Amino acid sequence: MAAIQSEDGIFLQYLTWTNVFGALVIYVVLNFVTNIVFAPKYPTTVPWVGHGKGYLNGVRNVRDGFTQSKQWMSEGYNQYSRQGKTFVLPPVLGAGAQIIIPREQMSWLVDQPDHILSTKDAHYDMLHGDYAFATPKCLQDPYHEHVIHKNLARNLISVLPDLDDEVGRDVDELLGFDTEKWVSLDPNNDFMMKVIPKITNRMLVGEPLCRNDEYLANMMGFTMDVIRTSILFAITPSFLQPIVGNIAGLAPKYHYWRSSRMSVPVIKQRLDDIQQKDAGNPEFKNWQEPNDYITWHLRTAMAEGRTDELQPSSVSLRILPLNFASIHTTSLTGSAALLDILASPPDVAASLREEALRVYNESGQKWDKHALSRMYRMDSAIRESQRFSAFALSFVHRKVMVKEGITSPEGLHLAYGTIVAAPWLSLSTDEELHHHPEVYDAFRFSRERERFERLSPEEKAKENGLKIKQSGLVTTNDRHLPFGHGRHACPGRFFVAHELKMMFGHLLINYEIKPLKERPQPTWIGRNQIPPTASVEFRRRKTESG
Ligand code: HEM
Repeated sequence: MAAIQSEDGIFLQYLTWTNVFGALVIYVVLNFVTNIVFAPKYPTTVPWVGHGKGYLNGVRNVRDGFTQSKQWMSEGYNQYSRQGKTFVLPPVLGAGAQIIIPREQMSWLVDQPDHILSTKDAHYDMLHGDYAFATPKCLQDPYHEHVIHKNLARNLISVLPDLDDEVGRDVDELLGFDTEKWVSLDPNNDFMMKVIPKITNRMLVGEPLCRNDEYLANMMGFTMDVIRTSILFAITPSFLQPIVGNIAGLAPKYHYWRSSRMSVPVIKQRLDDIQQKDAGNPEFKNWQEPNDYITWHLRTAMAEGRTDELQPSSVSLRILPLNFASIHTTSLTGSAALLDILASPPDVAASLREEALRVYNESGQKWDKHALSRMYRMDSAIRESQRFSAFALSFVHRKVMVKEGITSPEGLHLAYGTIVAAPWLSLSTDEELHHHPEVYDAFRFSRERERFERLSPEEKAKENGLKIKQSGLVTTNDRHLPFGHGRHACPGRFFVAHELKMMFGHLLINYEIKPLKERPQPTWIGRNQIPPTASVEFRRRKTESG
């Protein structure tokens, strides 16, 4: 006992402010040095923006990257990308440097096979796949991405009635039916983040699980774990990352375990039902397989002989990264579009409402494919908001996978491990690509489409209809990257387009929404946008046409 007391005494004796400060300085220096030593080597001929390259500048880059990355990207774009040249965007706490390629090299970037430039490995590194996704296998072998690529777009029409039901139900539950009282909500935190998880999980796991509060809380907990691990790794030297990662990794494991207690029984039952039906059990003759991710996953794994992916625990694991890929992205997109529309002249919302009501009534008061595909103005208003309110500096991230490195079209040697990306924010505001990019022009992409649709069949035949149709929300190209581009472009974008159009249609038809005097401004931290807090007021209309 005496010995312990004396050891405590020695410890306290050394616990002075000077020593704590000294330890902190050593920690920061070690962090910095180890991160530089283990970082991929960038070609010496490529210019850097920010404070430039070199050890001292590296410290300054990390110090200022939080607040200056947006400006650095813009400077690099104007100085180098416009000349068809590559530049390096310095690292920011939490994320390494990125090689930013000009638009001319985009087709080269997306055409490279995965063993040369890999999306999967870029995501694995950027999201700390060793620790943040319950098990490394989750992102090392992203079978859920394969299942979504193969099934989601193909099954979308059949999913629409469920979505229609879920959107109406969740929006009405949140905003209520009171035609006198206004309800005031923050568009991202109080509205989208409440409704989007339920709608997305209706497609992933079906009802009633998609509305189970405990299940949803664990899904949200998991997505926050991933974000928290990224922030934690920003301040952790690489040599300590295995220790910190394993500790931080307990939280996603916990949320996986908790959510699987609710999802595994549903998956087990589904597997059993499918097997009964396939075995010709007469009781299952009229049984309809629910059209959701669980069925798609099981059916795909059966067809491909992936017995490991037929384990209910595997399927329940896959649902977590899909929630991560969809919830925040869709909520940010939806809340930004709402703010952009409400801060526009009031005739924009009126015109969107006129369109929504017209197509809804023409389709027999339901949101089906026919109605949604004719919401040209809504489609454009969301696409334009993705451009105007871009929420990340760069997209289309790829990691160099060749051990000896590769040569870019500019003749630059890109080392193994380098992350290459495209400058989305700068492309979205480039006046050479967009007329008056500083203006949110809700119908920028629909005017031409509506004009085309009014033409007679003979007149249409004389025009390039395909080109006009390619300005739709789901079409990616080298000047529109919010869903990425190429064969790894987001496979969820078709779902998102339908989901958001339905939600806005339902809102505009059934609720009055007060316009905003001005667009609340977001803040940028490092390479990402943080949505503004805002207050939007909704009130149930007395009648749909009122
Ligand atoms: C507005 C909402 C969304 C946005 C802005 C978005 C954006 C993106 C982006 C930028 C990528 C990377 C593409 C690339 O590197 O070229 C991506 C990939 C992906 N997204 Fe989305 N996403 C959204 C919603 C969804 C939804 C709802 C799902 C599915 C349920 C989904 C599933 C995926 C998957 C599986 C990938 C990986 C594709 C691959 O690597 O092959 N996303 N998404």
